[in-house]
Amino acid sequence: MWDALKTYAGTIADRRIDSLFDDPDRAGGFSTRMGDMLFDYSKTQLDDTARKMLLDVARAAGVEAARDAMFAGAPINDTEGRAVLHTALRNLDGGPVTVEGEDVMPGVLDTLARMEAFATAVRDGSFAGQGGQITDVVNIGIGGSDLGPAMATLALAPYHDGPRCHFVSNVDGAHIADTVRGLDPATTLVIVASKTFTTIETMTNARTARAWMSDTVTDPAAQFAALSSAEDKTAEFGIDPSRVFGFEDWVGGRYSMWGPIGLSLMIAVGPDAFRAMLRGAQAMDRHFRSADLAENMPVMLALVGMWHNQVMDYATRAVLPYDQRLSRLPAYLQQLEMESNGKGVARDGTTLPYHSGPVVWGEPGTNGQHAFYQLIHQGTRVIPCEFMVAAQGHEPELQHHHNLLVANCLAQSEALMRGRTLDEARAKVAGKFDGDELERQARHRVFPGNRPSTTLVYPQLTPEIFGQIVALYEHRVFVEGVILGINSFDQWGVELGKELATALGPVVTGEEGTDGKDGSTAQLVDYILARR
Ligand SMILES: O=P(O)(O)OC[C@H]1O[C@](O)(CO)[C@@H](O)[C@@H]1O
Repeated sequence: MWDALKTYAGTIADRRIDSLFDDPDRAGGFSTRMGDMLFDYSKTQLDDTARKMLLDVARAAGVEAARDAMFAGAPINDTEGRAVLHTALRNLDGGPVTVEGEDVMPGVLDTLARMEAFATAVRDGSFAGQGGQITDVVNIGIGGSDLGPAMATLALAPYHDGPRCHFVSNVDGAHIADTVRGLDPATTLVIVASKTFTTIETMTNARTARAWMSDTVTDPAAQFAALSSAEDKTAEFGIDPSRVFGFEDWVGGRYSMWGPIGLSLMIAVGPDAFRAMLRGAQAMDRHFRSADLAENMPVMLALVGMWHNQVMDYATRAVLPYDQRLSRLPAYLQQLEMESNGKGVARDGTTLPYHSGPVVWGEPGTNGQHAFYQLIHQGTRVIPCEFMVAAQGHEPELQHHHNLLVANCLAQSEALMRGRTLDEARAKVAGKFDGDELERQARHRVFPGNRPSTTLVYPQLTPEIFGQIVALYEHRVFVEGVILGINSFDQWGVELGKELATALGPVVTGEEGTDGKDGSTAQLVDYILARR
């Protein structure tokens, strides 16, 4: 599938990206808009021919039919026999959505209304702790039950007018210990977020939180809520059904922040802002469903990604939000993209004949500039960069900060593309050095340039725009998965480690020996046990 594209890429390998701007329409022609958001992919090697070939690949892979099947509730997660309908969670004023002949929307809207009633009660004090109004919410969850609400709560900090929110995920006792230190158990609400309610990290942290609370309050369970699809297990844990918010198995963990898993966010920012976020995501859903593929932002984001990963063999991509409040977005996208598309087997069980998803990583700008951008600019591997920045911040009194932020963001993509020639580098050091030393010093200051990047610009990180951005990435992952021919909605690759960790449990306590373990594992266990 990629051979023709690779061959074509070879024919344009010597072309400089900046030469493409000889065409005055280059920027506009290689950008897409959705609402007021602009995705500019003109600083890449993509040209009309490559784009057309990529679009042909998308059409041949059946992206449109697959997309329609997802929205229609078909069981496209075919290793688990499940529909994939996180989009129903934000289908606020859409029509019915049916799964096996049943409209799921009444249930979705009912749960949303229950969440809103509870969030409002926590916010206005009509639901209180045993020591008074809730001051702190501790969300205990991991993976999709943590990254989404944690990332979103930070992203929407300017809208946060509810109790403080804390997120505990790691089974490392340091995480819960550091989080609850200083909190008052009598005014803390603990939300246990786990789709399965079996995840060892979450259940361990939940029990620790309950013990912490029971030292102070008489009825700790009364200050617990649960977000889960396993209502039998939440009941076993002792959480009253009135504070259990359920969801169906057609909401995948990493796609779940739009529903009950978003409760801590809703308590933080209030139901109105939460709904605004849902509306933003719904607007992106509509765009994804209706826009022509060439104008379709998630499709083009996916195709640019595949051009870099599958065609150009760039193994990683950097996500670089010039938006401090999106500092957890790279971590969120690591799960979204790598748990979804990090597969080695096609839907039919055959080995993938090409690479699956890339390594996704990143940090907010400008911080990253003072850390790893050295490698991005002058390292020997090309790393496509995905910049994002808001036209305006939320601090009008700090406009000069925002101007610097924007200037830096735009400067980085310009620098990556333009680079600096040896002659330009010589001019930089002329007068300071001469002869061989001038040449040596100049060579260190050369930037190869011709390095691709894309930039997503948006008016401001409002709840609507934030919803659009996250839904954009969700659909990008979907499109890439369809073209790769994989199931983006299971995660069998996380199972083996879990199984082995369970088996190692009694070994690391010394209750069982290391017989049968490899030499390295046995040595590590011995080392640890000897130091306890
Ligand atoms: O919500 P749960 O069931 O606790 O799962 C947490 C996370 O664990 C995973 O299953 C991976 O182990 C993720 O897919 C999921 O988001």
